[in-house]
Amino acid sequence: MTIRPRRSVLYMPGSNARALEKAKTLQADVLILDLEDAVAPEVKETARTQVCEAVSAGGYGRRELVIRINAPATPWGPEDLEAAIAARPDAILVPKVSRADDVRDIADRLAAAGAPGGIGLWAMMETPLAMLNAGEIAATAADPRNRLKAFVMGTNDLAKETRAAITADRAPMLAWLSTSVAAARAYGIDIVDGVYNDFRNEDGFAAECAQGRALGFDGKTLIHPSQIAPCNAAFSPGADEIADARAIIAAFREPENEGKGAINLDGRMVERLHLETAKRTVAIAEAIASADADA
Ligand SMILES: CC(C)(COP(=O)(O)OP(=O)(O)OC[C@H]1O[C@@H](n2cnc3c(N)ncnc32)[C@H](O)[C@@H]1OP(=O)(O)O)[C@@H](O)C(=O)NCCC(=O)NCCSC(=O)C[C@H](O)C(=O)O
Ligand SMILES: [Mg+2]
Repeated sequence: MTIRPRRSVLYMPGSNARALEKAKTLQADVLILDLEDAVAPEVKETARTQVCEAVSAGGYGRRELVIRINAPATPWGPEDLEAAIAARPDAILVPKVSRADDVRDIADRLAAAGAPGGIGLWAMMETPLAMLNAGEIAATAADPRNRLKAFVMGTNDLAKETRAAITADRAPMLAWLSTSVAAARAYGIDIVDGVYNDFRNEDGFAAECAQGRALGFDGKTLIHPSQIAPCNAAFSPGADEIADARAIIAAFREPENEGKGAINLDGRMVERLHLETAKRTVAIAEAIASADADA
Protein backbone atom coordinates (compact mmCIF):
# COMPACT_ATOMS: atom_id res chain seq x y z
CA MET A 1 0.00 0.00 0.00
CA THR A 2 1.68 3.28 -1.14
CA ILE A 3 0.36 6.38 0.57
CA ARG A 4 1.43 9.98 0.08
CA PRO A 5 0.61 12.07 3.18
CA ARG A 6 -1.52 15.09 2.29
CA ARG A 7 -2.18 16.40 5.79
CA SER A 8 -1.22 20.04 5.35
CA VAL A 9 -1.91 21.74 2.01
CA LEU A 10 -0.72 25.36 2.07
CA TYR A 11 -1.95 27.98 -0.42
CA MET A 12 0.17 30.96 -1.29
CA PRO A 13 -0.49 33.82 -3.68
CA GLY A 14 1.61 33.34 -6.80
CA SER A 15 2.26 37.07 -6.78
CA ASN A 16 4.03 36.87 -3.40
CA ALA A 17 7.69 36.07 -4.18
CA ARG A 18 8.58 36.08 -0.47
CA ALA A 19 5.98 33.37 0.26
CA LEU A 20 7.14 31.23 -2.68
CA GLU A 21 10.67 31.31 -1.29
CA LYS A 22 9.67 30.83 2.34
CA ALA A 23 7.63 27.75 1.41
CA LYS A 24 10.88 25.85 0.75
CA THR A 25 11.47 25.78 4.51
CA LEU A 26 7.91 25.06 5.68
CA GLN A 27 6.80 21.58 6.80
CA ALA A 28 3.68 21.40 4.64
CA ASP A 29 3.04 18.16 2.73
CA VAL A 30 1.64 20.04 -0.27
CA LEU A 31 2.09 23.59 -1.57
CA ILE A 32 -0.59 25.18 -3.76
CA LEU A 33 0.93 28.01 -5.76
CA ASP A 34 -2.11 30.06 -6.55
CA LEU A 35 -2.87 31.98 -9.73
CA GLU A 36 -6.60 32.27 -9.01
CA ASP A 37 -8.41 34.04 -6.16
CA ALA A 38 -5.35 35.08 -4.13
CA VAL A 39 -4.01 37.06 -7.11
CA ALA A 40 -5.43 40.41 -8.25
CA PRO A 41 -6.23 40.76 -11.99
CA GLU A 42 -3.49 43.33 -12.56
CA VAL A 43 -0.74 40.96 -11.40
CA LYS A 44 -2.00 37.70 -12.95
CA GLU A 45 0.75 37.60 -15.59
CA THR A 46 3.51 38.35 -13.06
CA ALA A 47 2.18 35.62 -10.77
CA ARG A 48 2.06 33.10 -13.63
CA THR A 49 5.68 33.78 -14.57
CA GLN A 50 6.88 33.72 -10.96
CA VAL A 51 5.06 30.49 -10.09
CA CYS A 52 6.14 28.62 -13.19
CA GLU A 53 9.76 29.70 -12.75
CA ALA A 54 9.68 28.60 -9.10
CA VAL A 55 8.22 25.17 -9.96
CA SER A 56 10.68 24.63 -12.83
CA ALA A 57 13.64 25.65 -10.65
CA GLY A 58 12.59 23.29 -7.82
CA GLY A 59 14.23 23.30 -4.40
CA TYR A 60 11.03 22.29 -2.58
CA GLY A 61 12.31 18.87 -1.48
CA ARG A 62 9.67 16.27 -0.67
CA ARG A 63 6.81 18.77 -0.81
CA GLU A 64 4.20 18.10 -3.49
CA LEU A 65 3.81 21.11 -5.81
CA VAL A 66 0.40 22.03 -7.17
CA ILE A 67 -0.41 25.01 -9.38
CA ARG A 68 -3.95 26.38 -9.10
CA ILE A 69 -4.82 27.89 -12.47
CA ASN A 70 -7.64 30.28 -13.26
CA ALA A 71 -10.76 28.59 -14.63
CA PRO A 72 -10.48 27.72 -18.34
CA ALA A 73 -13.30 30.14 -19.24
CA THR A 74 -11.51 33.17 -17.75
CA PRO A 75 -9.16 35.40 -19.78
CA TRP A 76 -6.14 33.85 -18.00
CA GLY A 77 -7.17 30.16 -17.91
CA PRO A 78 -5.78 28.87 -21.24
CA GLU A 79 -2.37 30.57 -20.81
CA ASP A 80 -2.18 29.45 -17.17
CA LEU A 81 -2.73 25.86 -18.28
CA GLU A 82 -0.10 26.02 -21.00
CA ALA A 83 2.50 27.58 -18.67
CA ALA A 84 1.66 25.17 -15.83
CA ILE A 85 2.14 22.14 -18.08
CA ALA A 86 5.56 23.43 -19.15
CA ALA A 87 6.57 23.93 -15.48
CA ARG A 88 5.75 20.27 -14.66
CA PRO A 89 4.20 20.46 -11.20
CA ASP A 90 2.94 17.33 -9.46
CA ALA A 91 -0.60 18.44 -10.18
CA ILE A 92 -2.74 21.20 -11.64
CA LEU A 93 -5.68 22.32 -9.49
CA VAL A 94 -8.73 23.42 -11.43
CA PRO A 95 -11.17 25.82 -9.74
CA LYS A 96 -14.96 25.78 -9.98
CA VAL A 97 -15.26 22.27 -11.40
CA SER A 98 -19.00 21.66 -11.65
CA ARG A 99 -19.49 18.66 -13.92
CA ALA A 100 -17.68 15.49 -14.97
CA ASP A 101 -17.16 17.07 -18.41
CA ASP A 102 -15.11 19.86 -16.79
CA VAL A 103 -12.57 17.23 -15.69
CA ARG A 104 -12.61 15.47 -19.08
CA ASP A 105 -12.16 18.79 -20.88
CA ILE A 106 -9.03 19.71 -18.89
CA ALA A 107 -7.69 16.15 -19.24
CA ASP A 108 -8.16 16.39 -23.03
CA ARG A 109 -6.33 19.72 -23.09
CA LEU A 110 -3.47 18.21 -21.06
CA ALA A 111 -3.24 15.27 -23.45
CA ALA A 112 -3.40 17.55 -26.51
CA ALA A 113 -0.55 19.66 -25.08
CA GLY A 114 1.55 16.53 -24.55
CA ALA A 115 1.57 16.93 -20.75
CA PRO A 116 3.69 14.23 -19.05
CA GLY A 117 1.62 11.51 -17.37
CA GLY A 118 3.12 12.46 -14.01
CA ILE A 119 1.09 15.68 -13.88
CA GLY A 120 -2.10 14.90 -11.98
CA LEU A 121 -5.35 16.81 -11.94
CA TRP A 122 -7.00 18.06 -8.76
CA ALA A 123 -10.51 19.53 -8.68
CA MET A 124 -11.87 22.34 -6.47
CA MET A 125 -15.27 21.35 -5.07
CA GLU A 126 -16.82 24.76 -4.49
CA THR A 127 -19.95 25.27 -6.56
CA PRO A 128 -23.55 24.21 -5.90
CA LEU A 129 -23.48 22.11 -9.08
CA ALA A 130 -20.32 20.33 -7.89
CA MET A 131 -22.21 19.30 -4.75
CA LEU A 132 -25.06 17.90 -6.86
CA ASN A 133 -22.64 16.16 -9.26
CA ALA A 134 -19.96 15.04 -6.78
CA GLY A 135 -20.33 11.32 -7.58
CA GLU A 136 -20.13 11.84 -11.36
CA ILE A 137 -17.12 14.13 -11.03
CA ALA A 138 -15.30 11.63 -8.80
CA ALA A 139 -16.22 8.78 -11.17
CA THR A 140 -14.01 10.32 -13.86
CA ALA A 141 -11.06 9.04 -11.77
CA ALA A 142 -11.95 5.51 -12.91
CA ASP A 143 -10.46 6.38 -16.32
CA PRO A 144 -6.72 7.03 -15.83
CA ARG A 145 -6.71 9.30 -18.89
CA ASN A 146 -8.53 11.88 -16.73
CA ARG A 147 -5.65 11.97 -14.19
CA LEU A 148 -8.03 12.92 -11.34
CA LYS A 149 -6.17 12.39 -8.06
CA ALA A 150 -7.80 14.64 -5.45
CA PHE A 151 -10.70 16.87 -4.46
CA VAL A 152 -10.12 20.15 -2.59
CA MET A 153 -13.08 21.70 -0.74
CA GLY A 154 -13.57 25.39 -1.51
CA THR A 155 -15.75 26.36 1.42
CA ASN A 156 -15.47 30.12 0.87
CA ASP A 157 -16.85 29.94 -2.66
CA LEU A 158 -19.40 27.37 -1.54
CA ALA A 159 -20.64 29.79 1.14
CA LYS A 160 -20.77 32.62 -1.39
CA GLU A 161 -22.64 30.62 -4.06
CA THR A 162 -25.12 28.88 -1.76
CA ARG A 163 -25.50 31.75 0.74
CA ALA A 164 -24.85 29.23 3.53
CA ALA A 165 -23.24 30.77 6.59
CA ILE A 166 -19.70 29.99 7.72
CA THR A 167 -20.27 28.99 11.35
CA ALA A 168 -18.00 27.54 14.02
CA ASP A 169 -19.63 24.09 13.86
CA ARG A 170 -20.06 24.19 10.05
CA ALA A 171 -23.58 22.77 10.42
CA PRO A 172 -24.78 24.48 7.20
CA MET A 173 -22.05 22.69 5.21
CA LEU A 174 -21.88 19.24 6.79
CA ALA A 175 -24.03 17.55 4.16
CA TRP A 176 -21.80 18.83 1.34
CA LEU A 177 -18.57 17.99 3.15
CA SER A 178 -19.74 14.42 3.79
CA THR A 179 -21.13 13.97 0.29
CA SER A 180 -17.81 15.05 -1.19
CA VAL A 181 -15.88 12.69 1.11
CA ALA A 182 -18.16 9.78 0.10
CA ALA A 183 -17.70 10.60 -3.60
CA ALA A 184 -13.91 10.73 -3.24
CA ARG A 185 -13.78 7.45 -1.31
CA ALA A 186 -16.10 5.71 -3.78
CA TYR A 187 -13.56 6.29 -6.55
CA GLY A 188 -10.33 6.05 -4.54
CA ILE A 189 -9.11 9.64 -4.68
CA ASP A 190 -7.87 11.86 -1.84
CA ILE A 191 -9.84 14.78 -0.46
CA VAL A 192 -8.70 17.77 1.59
CA ASP A 193 -10.87 20.06 3.65
CA GLY A 194 -11.43 23.80 3.09
CA VAL A 195 -9.53 26.70 4.66
CA TYR A 196 -10.04 28.27 8.10
CA ASN A 197 -9.99 32.03 7.49
CA ASP A 198 -9.55 33.26 11.09
CA PHE A 199 -5.90 32.19 11.14
CA ARG A 200 -5.01 33.75 14.51
CA ASN A 201 -7.72 31.67 16.27
CA GLU A 202 -5.77 28.58 17.34
CA ASP A 203 -8.57 26.87 19.27
CA GLY A 204 -11.09 27.37 16.48
CA PHE A 205 -8.62 26.00 13.96
CA ALA A 206 -7.82 22.94 16.10
CA ALA A 207 -11.53 22.19 16.46
CA GLU A 208 -12.09 22.45 12.71
CA CYS A 209 -9.08 20.17 12.00
CA ALA A 210 -10.48 17.58 14.42
CA GLN A 211 -13.88 17.82 12.77
CA GLY A 212 -12.33 17.45 9.30
CA ARG A 213 -10.43 14.36 10.33
CA ALA A 214 -13.56 12.87 11.93
CA LEU A 215 -15.46 13.49 8.67
CA GLY A 216 -12.82 11.45 6.82
CA PHE A 217 -10.69 14.09 5.11
CA ASP A 218 -7.03 13.28 4.38
CA GLY A 219 -5.91 16.77 5.34
CA LYS A 220 -6.81 20.42 5.25
CA THR A 221 -6.02 23.40 3.06
CA LEU A 222 -4.22 26.22 4.90
CA ILE A 223 -3.60 29.92 4.37
CA HIS A 224 -0.85 30.70 6.89
CA PRO A 225 2.40 28.97 7.99
CA SER A 226 1.24 29.00 11.63
CA GLN A 227 -1.47 26.48 10.69
CA ILE A 228 0.95 23.81 9.42
CA ALA A 229 2.19 22.19 12.66
CA PRO A 230 -1.24 21.85 14.34
CA CYS A 231 -2.70 20.55 11.09
CA ASN A 232 0.03 17.93 10.66
CA ALA A 233 -0.58 16.79 14.24
CA ALA A 234 -4.36 16.65 13.78
CA PHE A 235 -4.19 14.54 10.61
CA SER A 236 -1.47 12.12 11.84
CA PRO A 237 -2.50 8.94 13.66
CA GLY A 238 -1.71 9.28 17.39
CA ALA A 239 0.60 6.91 19.29
CA ASP A 240 -2.40 5.12 20.87
CA GLU A 241 -4.03 4.68 17.49
CA ILE A 242 -0.86 3.20 15.98
CA ALA A 243 -0.34 0.88 18.97
CA ASP A 244 -3.96 -0.32 18.70
CA ALA A 245 -3.57 -0.90 14.95
CA ARG A 246 -0.41 -2.95 15.52
CA ALA A 247 -2.21 -4.99 18.21
CA ILE A 248 -5.04 -5.81 15.77
CA ILE A 249 -2.57 -6.86 13.06
CA ALA A 250 -0.66 -9.04 15.56
CA ALA A 251 -3.87 -10.63 16.86
CA PHE A 252 -4.95 -11.75 13.39
CA ARG A 253 -1.48 -13.31 12.88
CA GLU A 254 -1.96 -15.61 15.91
CA PRO A 255 -2.42 -19.23 14.76
CA GLU A 256 -5.64 -19.61 16.77
CA ASN A 257 -7.20 -16.71 14.85
CA GLU A 258 -6.33 -18.01 11.40
CA GLY A 259 -9.49 -18.39 9.33
CA LYS A 260 -11.61 -16.40 11.79
CA GLY A 261 -13.65 -13.43 10.55
CA ALA A 262 -14.15 -11.90 13.97
CA ILE A 263 -12.08 -12.21 17.14
CA ASN A 264 -12.18 -11.14 20.77
CA LEU A 265 -9.39 -8.62 21.43
CA ASP A 266 -9.37 -7.74 25.13
CA GLY A 267 -13.16 -7.82 25.34
CA ARG A 268 -13.77 -6.01 22.06
CA MET A 269 -15.04 -7.55 18.83
CA VAL A 270 -12.56 -7.00 16.00
CA GLU A 271 -13.39 -8.05 12.44
CA ARG A 272 -11.26 -8.39 9.33
CA LEU A 273 -12.58 -5.02 8.12
CA HIS A 274 -10.89 -3.54 11.20
CA LEU A 275 -7.71 -5.33 10.14
CA GLU A 276 -7.83 -3.42 6.83
CA THR A 277 -8.25 -0.11 8.70
CA ALA A 278 -5.38 -1.07 11.03
CA LYS A 279 -3.09 -1.82 8.09
CA ARG A 280 -3.89 1.57 6.57
CA THR A 281 -3.20 3.32 9.89
CA VAL A 282 0.23 1.70 10.11
CA ALA A 283 0.95 2.44 6.43
CA ILE A 284 0.06 6.15 6.79
CA ALA A 285 2.07 6.40 10.02
CA GLU A 286 5.10 4.92 8.25
CA ALA A 287 4.63 7.24 5.24
CA ILE A 288 4.44 10.24 7.59
CA ALA A 289 7.56 9.16 9.50
CA SER A 290 9.46 8.79 6.25
CA ALA A 291 8.21 12.16 4.89
CA ASP A 292 9.05 13.92 8.16
CA ALA A 293 12.55 12.39 8.12
CA ASP A 294 13.11 13.86 4.63
CA ALA A 295 11.89 17.33 5.61
C1 LIG B 1 -3.61 35.66 5.28
C2 LIG B 1 -2.41 36.47 4.85
C3 LIG B 1 -2.86 37.61 3.94
C4 LIG B 1 -1.73 37.07 6.10
O1 LIG B 1 -0.64 37.81 5.66
P1 LIG B 1 0.35 38.53 6.68
O2 LIG B 1 -0.41 39.32 7.71
O3 LIG B 1 1.34 39.29 5.86
O4 LIG B 1 1.06 37.31 7.42
P2 LIG B 1 2.27 37.31 8.41
O5 LIG B 1 2.86 38.68 8.55
O6 LIG B 1 1.80 36.67 9.68
O7 LIG B 1 3.32 36.35 7.70
C5 LIG B 1 4.41 35.83 8.42
C6 LIG B 1 5.41 35.23 7.48
O8 LIG B 1 4.85 34.12 6.79
C7 LIG B 1 4.86 34.34 5.38
N1 LIG B 1 3.59 33.83 4.86
C8 LIG B 1 2.37 34.27 5.18
N2 LIG B 1 1.44 33.53 4.54
C9 LIG B 1 2.13 32.63 3.81
C10 LIG B 1 1.71 31.58 2.96
N3 LIG B 1 0.40 31.36 2.71
N4 LIG B 1 2.65 30.83 2.39
C11 LIG B 1 3.97 31.05 2.62
N5 LIG B 1 4.43 32.02 3.44
C12 LIG B 1 3.51 32.81 4.01
C13 LIG B 1 5.00 35.84 5.21
O9 LIG B 1 5.59 36.11 3.96
C14 LIG B 1 5.88 36.17 6.38
O10 LIG B 1 7.21 35.77 6.08
P3 LIG B 1 8.47 36.55 6.62
O11 LIG B 1 8.53 37.78 5.80
O12 LIG B 1 9.63 35.65 6.43
O13 LIG B 1 8.24 36.84 8.09
C15 LIG B 1 -1.35 35.57 4.15
O14 LIG B 1 -0.97 34.58 5.06
C16 LIG B 1 -1.79 34.98 2.84
O15 LIG B 1 -1.74 35.63 1.81
N6 LIG B 1 -2.23 33.72 2.86
C17 LIG B 1 -2.60 32.97 1.66
C18 LIG B 1 -3.89 33.49 1.06
C19 LIG B 1 -4.30 32.66 -0.12
O16 LIG B 1 -3.49 32.04 -0.77
N7 LIG B 1 -5.61 32.64 -0.40
C20 LIG B 1 -6.16 31.88 -1.50
C21 LIG B 1 -6.48 30.51 -1.10
S1 LIG B 1 -7.89 30.34 -0.08
C22 LIG B 1 -9.11 29.92 -1.22
O17 LIG B 1 -9.16 30.51 -2.25
C23 LIG B 1 -9.94 28.73 -0.86
C24 LIG B 1 -11.01 28.28 -1.83
O18 LIG B 1 -10.85 28.56 -3.16
C25 LIG B 1 -12.38 28.64 -1.33
O19 LIG B 1 -13.23 29.04 -2.15
O20 LIG B 1 -12.64 28.42 -0.14
MG1 LIG C 1 -12.52 29.22 -4.22
